[in-house]
Amino acid sequence: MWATSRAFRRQLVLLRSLLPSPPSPPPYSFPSVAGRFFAPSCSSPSSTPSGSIRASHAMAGSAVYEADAEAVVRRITPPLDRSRHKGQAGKIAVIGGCREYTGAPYFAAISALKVGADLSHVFCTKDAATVIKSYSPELIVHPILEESYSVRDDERASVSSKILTEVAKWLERFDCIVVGPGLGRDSFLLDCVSNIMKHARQANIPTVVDGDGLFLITNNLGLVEGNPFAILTPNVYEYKRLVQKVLNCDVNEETAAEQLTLLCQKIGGVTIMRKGKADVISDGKTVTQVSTFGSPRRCGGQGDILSGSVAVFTSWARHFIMSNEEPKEKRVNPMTLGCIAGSLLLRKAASLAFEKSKRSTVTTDIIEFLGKSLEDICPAEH
Ligand SMILES: NC(=O)C1=CN([C@@H]2O[C@H](COP(=O)(O)OP(=O)(O)OC[C@H]3O[C@@H](n4cnc5c(N)ncnc54)[C@H](OP(=O)(O)O)[C@@H]3O)[C@@H](O)[C@H]2O)[C@@H](O)CC1
Ligand SMILES: Nc1ncnc2c1ncn2[C@@H]1O[C@H](COP(=O)(O)OP(=O)(O)OP(=O)(O)O)[C@@H](O)[C@H]1O
Ligand SMILES: [Mg+2]
Repeated sequence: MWATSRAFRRQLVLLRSLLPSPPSPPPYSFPSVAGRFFAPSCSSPSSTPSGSIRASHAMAGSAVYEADAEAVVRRITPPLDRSRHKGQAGKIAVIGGCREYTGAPYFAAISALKVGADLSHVFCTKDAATVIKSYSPELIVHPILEESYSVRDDERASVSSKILTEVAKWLERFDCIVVGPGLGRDSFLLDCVSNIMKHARQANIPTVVDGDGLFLITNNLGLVEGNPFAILTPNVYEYKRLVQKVLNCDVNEETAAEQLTLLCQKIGGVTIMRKGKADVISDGKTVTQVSTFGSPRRCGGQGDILSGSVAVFTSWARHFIMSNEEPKEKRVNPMTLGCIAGSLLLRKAASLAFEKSKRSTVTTDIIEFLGKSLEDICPAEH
């Protein structure tokens, strides 16, 4: 039903007008305006091979469109213009990193830089800060978050307000923030991060919510409800928890596209990228997917690379769309474009890393190929 709605068709027409023609036509034709930029795929990406026209007929009205992700990357990636100054290619911040997890915020923040952002910050706990700094001198690390064990009960209110003041000083400078990689689940820390999210929302800062950030918002949906600048990137477990909480049912692969659309609509205005064999993206109006094969290695940390990359591409997509001065009602959702581009780049980098390192491929190997993957699609000098 949604696939034939006016809103859905308008989004596809807009995407079509935004993007250049793909280098080759899609493998099959489809009787809709989407034909040139989205190839119809399966309605249940985890159970059917990508591109199956049979599957798209099997679930009439709920086809998932394969994005022409390379065209999206080419279109939104800014040229390396010599007149630009530091910061114009993006300032990203990751809110995450605690005693247990130092890898996740590092992966997200360094990926943002390797994709092409100019500055990448990490706001984490004191315990995590020195460790993260020692991984890379490129990152700007703020050791300002606190966990319950380090704060007396009578100090909580003042510490919480001090943390917010400190982060707020920086917040409006960021083009996008990522909340959650390696954040942990300490209740005091999550309360402070809730305040940071509310502040980011008031300032209309795009916010990618991943990892423990999803744990936080699943238990406090008001933090993202009705926020068009929120991007949720759940993995299998995180998606299941979200569906159970919001839709009050279990994940149903038979109606996967409708369920994802409904989830976005119920939360209101958010964009969700459901990670898996294919990354399936919806803003409650359209459903697209990226199913380019990446790697059979499922080492932890790939979702963190993705969240950092999505943050950069989303800020680029916003700049691209705003600089094209399209009327507001005609603008394509930059969050969707950011997800499509981030997903493709991660998958390409994972594929190149696996080609080199096979079974020993780890997340840092994949990060090393982010640059080449982008270069292959969109050369720095041409
Ligand atoms: N190198 C690094 O530093 C990396 C760090 N990473 C970071 O790890 C964090 C968790 O992310 P994840 O992806 O492991 O969580 P997820 O898939 O929901 O859970 C899988 C299962 O584990 C359990 N569980 C998890 N966390 C729990 C907790 N704190 N306390 C209790 N249970 C917990 C969970 O059980 P459940 O909650 O369902 O009861 C589920 O069954 C997050 O911050 C992420 O960014 C990753 O990015 C990888 C690289
Ligand atoms: N079964 C799969 N087949 C192919 N690619 C997959 C599969 N599952 C996940 N991916 C890819 O790995 C990326 C990360 O997804 P994953 O589900 O591992 O996230 P995550 O659990 O949040 O990762 P992290 O360990 O960083 O927290 C996705 O963007 C997707 O491209
Ligand atoms: Mg994750």
